Formats: sequence, C-alpha cells, structure tokens
Amino acid sequence: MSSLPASLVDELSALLGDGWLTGASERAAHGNDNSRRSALPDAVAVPSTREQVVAIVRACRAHRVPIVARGAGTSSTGAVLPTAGGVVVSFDRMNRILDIRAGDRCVVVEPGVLNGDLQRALAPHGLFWPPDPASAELCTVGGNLACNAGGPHTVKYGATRDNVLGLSAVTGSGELIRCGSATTKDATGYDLTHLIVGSEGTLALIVEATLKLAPLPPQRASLRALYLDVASAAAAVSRIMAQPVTPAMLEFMDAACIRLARDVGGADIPDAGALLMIEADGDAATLPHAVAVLAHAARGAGLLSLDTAPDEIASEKLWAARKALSPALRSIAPGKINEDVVVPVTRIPDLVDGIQALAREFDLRIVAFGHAGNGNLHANILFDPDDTSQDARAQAALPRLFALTLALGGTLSGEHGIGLAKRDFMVHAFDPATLAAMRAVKAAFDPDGVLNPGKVLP
Ligand SMILES: O=C(O)CC[C@@H](O)C(=O)O
Ligand SMILES: [Zn+2]
Repeated sequence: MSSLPASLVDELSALLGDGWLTGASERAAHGNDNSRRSALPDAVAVPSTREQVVAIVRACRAHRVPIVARGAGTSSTGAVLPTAGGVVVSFDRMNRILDIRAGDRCVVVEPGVLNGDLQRALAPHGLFWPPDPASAELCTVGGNLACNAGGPHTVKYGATRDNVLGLSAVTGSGELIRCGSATTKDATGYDLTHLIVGSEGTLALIVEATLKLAPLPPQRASLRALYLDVASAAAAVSRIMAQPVTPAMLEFMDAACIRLARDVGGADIPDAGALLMIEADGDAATLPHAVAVLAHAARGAGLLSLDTAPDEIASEKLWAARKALSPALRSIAPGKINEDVVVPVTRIPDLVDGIQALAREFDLRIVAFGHAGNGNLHANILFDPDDTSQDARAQAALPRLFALTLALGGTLSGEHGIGLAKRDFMVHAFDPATLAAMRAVKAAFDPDGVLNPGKVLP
C-alpha cells in the first residue's frame, strides 16, 4: 500500500494520467539497479515534459516526499534506489534528441535517450559523444550525467563532465534553472553545469542537456600487448602516458581476467601475467605514426608479445570480451563487489601490489581490469554471498581498498559514483570543512532534502 498523502496522489495522478504508476510490479521494476539491492518506491511518475517535472517536484516537496530520478537503472552503487520510499521519476518518455548542431559540435537531448541510440543518430553527421560506458546500449544520457560516467575512451576524450556544455534542470525547490550554453568557452559566473553533473540526482533533476561532441575519427587501430607480470604492464602504461601521442583507449586485464575473457568471452588470447589493449585513432596520414609511437612505448622489460589487431572486427572482438568481464565475473561469483577506484597512473603498480596483499590477508580472490590510462581499475572482490565468512571478509577488505587508494593519492570512484555503496567512506576522502561545503551546496539546491535522500553525502 502506498503511504503517500491522498492529496498528492490525486494531484499527480490528475497531472500525469497513465504516467502515474502505482501497481506492485511497476513499483518493483523501478526499485532495483545493478548493485543487486532493491527498495520499493510508493509510486512511479513518468513525465513527458519539463513542466510536469517542475509540478512533480513542487508537489512532492510540499509534502516532504522523497524524489528519486531514474534513467535505465544500470547504476552499480544503489544511487537510484528509493531507500526512503517516495516517488521515482522515470525519464522513459523524455527521450528525444532535440537538435543535432554539427557546426556547433553539440547536440541538445532529453535525459531519457539511450547512449547507444544517441551515438547511432550522431554517426551520419561524423560525430560522437565520448562517454561510452560498457552499458552504453542500456543506459541513458541522464544516468551518464548523474554519475559522471566514463568508459574506455575517457583517456583521450574525457568523461561525461568534460563533454557537457549546458543543462536545464529542476532543483529541489521546484525551480527550473538553465546553466551553461551551446558554446565551448564560458567564463560567466559559477559553473553550475559541472556541479550538477555527478551529483547523482541529489541537487536537481536534469530535463535537457547540451552535450559537447567530437568528430568521429576516420580510422582506428589497436594493439594487444601481453606481459609477464602486472609490474611490467604497469610500467608500460606509465611510458605510454608519458609520451605525446594520447591513446584512444588503454585498457588493462590481469591474468585471471585474461583467462575469463578467453573462456567466457571467447577472445583468442594465450595465458599471460597481464594484458594491455591499446587503441590509436586518426586518419590515414596520422594513424601509422601514432601506432608506431604507442608500440614503441609498449615495448620494454617483461613484454611477451605485441600484436596489431588484423582488422576492426578483431579489435571489436577483443573489446567485446573485455566488456563481458563484469557480467562474467558475476556469473562465477554472484556476490562480487566491483569497485572503480582511481590512482595517478604512475601509482598503478602500488595499487595492484596492495590489492594482491589484501587478497592474501583476507583470503579472498580479487581480480582487476579496467581503464589503465586513467589509473581507474575495477578491483573485483569475488565471493559467494551464501558463505557468511567470505562475505564478512569481503566487507572487511573493502575499507582497506579505499584506504589504500586514498593513501596513493587516488579517489573512491572514477565513473560509477558514490550512491549508497560508498557514501560512508566519503568521510575518509574529504575533511570536515570540505564535506560541510558540499552539504551547504546541497541545502542551497534542495532546502528540504527531498532529492535522492541518503545518497552521496554521509
Ligand atoms: O558492471 C559494472 O560494474 C561496470 C563495469 C564497467 O565499468 C566496465 O568498465 O566494464
Ligand atoms: Zn569501467
């Protein structure tokens, strides 16, 4: 039974018609995410216009009812779970691509458009939007904006925050604000656009975004480098990032992930201590040089083999196997915790050594793969959730992984966000004065604390 005030239900059902959902199955379908946790909302609102979003926020605020924005629910941190009940706002019906402006290298979209659909619409214009999370076919641009999503091409093109020019959003006060513009330079006052990106629905609900686009590179080439051990691969990552040709992708897999990519993902890779996938992009004139420079940097102590993918299909196949790692790990270890810690690139060897030490100390399997060019590794703690001792050891290892990351000058999250999962570790990442500044920002945008309560800030 819904515990919403009757007058709120009357107002929102009249406003939204068939966009007001209260059935048990509809509520359940909007109460989970990829963190494998769940929480039931009291109702689901599916607005079609920004005016409806304004009306929903104002009505909920008047009754102090929580509001949780939701794209496709692919968050792995519990960020979209309505843990305090209330109304989930689904952006399913606000999924239009409004204006592709090739000459301005930008596109205006509604938040519910799928990342993959946007890329397909942009390709005929010779453009793409750089954020490319592994879930691109499933996740929405609004969700990408909310958690500052990344992906493999972030090393060259930046994450979501680097590729947004402007936003229209509804604050927790129910005010529609517009920040940024369709320009690539802007020195006008406080930068609210980039504050809202990554705020996980705690400051405002995004109703429109002007995204910065990049020209689709005419050609790509990829290299696969196998190394004797992680230290040799990590040294190569530092060499690659220290020279002037920025790789379009620089992905890492440890020995366990190589075996999994072969056995589950069908990739044709021999055993090795570590692997790097290195991609270059450019045109016919520049690409051969870029590949030669990157190959030179990849060579060094511990290199076992360095192969150029024979064609685009071969490199797509390797990337498909890499993308399949996260679901494959879940199938062998249903209780896995996939972290996305980041360290300065030159500290990757210390991070990997530290992870291996934690695995020994807590008697756990921890495997790692990820976006080495950004120092952003997915450390996956594998365990059987039905084994209470393993579960307890995994939970105990987690704060130690974060402490290690912070000690190396890193951050808790590179692309998945904080949500619920990492909220209580924010006190270790920030001092009290910094957290107080964040809380003051939250209060300015959302004075009654109705937007996604309990997330991000401890
Ligand atoms: O499933 C996940 O947790 C996301 C993993 C994703 O960030 C990746 O790089 O494969
Ligand atoms: Zn990732």
